[in-house]
Amino acid sequence: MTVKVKICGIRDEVGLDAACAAGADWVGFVFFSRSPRHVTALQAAPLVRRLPPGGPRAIGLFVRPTDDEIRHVLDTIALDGVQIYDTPARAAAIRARFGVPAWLAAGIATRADLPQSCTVDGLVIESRPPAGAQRPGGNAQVFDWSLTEGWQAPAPWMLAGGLRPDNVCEAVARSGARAVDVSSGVETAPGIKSPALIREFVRAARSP
Ligand SMILES: O=C(O)c1ccccc1NCC(=O)[C@H](O)[C@H](O)COP(=O)(O)O
Repeated sequence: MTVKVKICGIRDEVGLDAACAAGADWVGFVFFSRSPRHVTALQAAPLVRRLPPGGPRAIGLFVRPTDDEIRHVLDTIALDGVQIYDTPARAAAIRARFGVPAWLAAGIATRADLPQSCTVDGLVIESRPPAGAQRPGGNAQVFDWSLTEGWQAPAPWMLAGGLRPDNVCEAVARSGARAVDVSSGVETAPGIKSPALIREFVRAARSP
């Protein structure tokens, strides 16, 4: 089965078009003001409209959002799903309240951190943010990919955290992930996506 790929932190047409051309399955828009990839709903709207039919699906990322924040974004752009950094119960409530597919981000440091149940549509399994981090994701931090070996995932999941074109093949092989997510590893500077790195990442993620 072909590994699915999410390119996260899209801020402009260059990154969006590169993700589309590379055949990414999802593109992520970060609605978190302390991120170098932050976009407003009005900035994301023309990018989402630019997605071709059959192209990547649009995922909105939120960190402990209020209902008003989510409502504002959903009233402005047609998201295919949301990725939530909050408690599992809050992610499930958002899914129910807004009727939108929801993925819950889970920071992993040990096997005990791996979710054993899930009340939303999927999980993003990534490294715990490093001490002093300004954000819960997008920190270019890998974790021990062997931790997910033998894990009976309670829902579809994607692997994230510190992935790059030169390590994603090993990450897929060791973790057993069938979907991967990247932000920093396809950038030349925080928030600046590289079409070449995006192309290389998708190709490497799907290499045998
Ligand atoms: O990307 C961000 O800046 C970000 C900020 C706040 C919350 C989540 C964020 N990114 C979430 C993602 O899905 C990233 O792709 C994921 O954490 C992996 O990031 P990276 O290690 O930089 O590839």
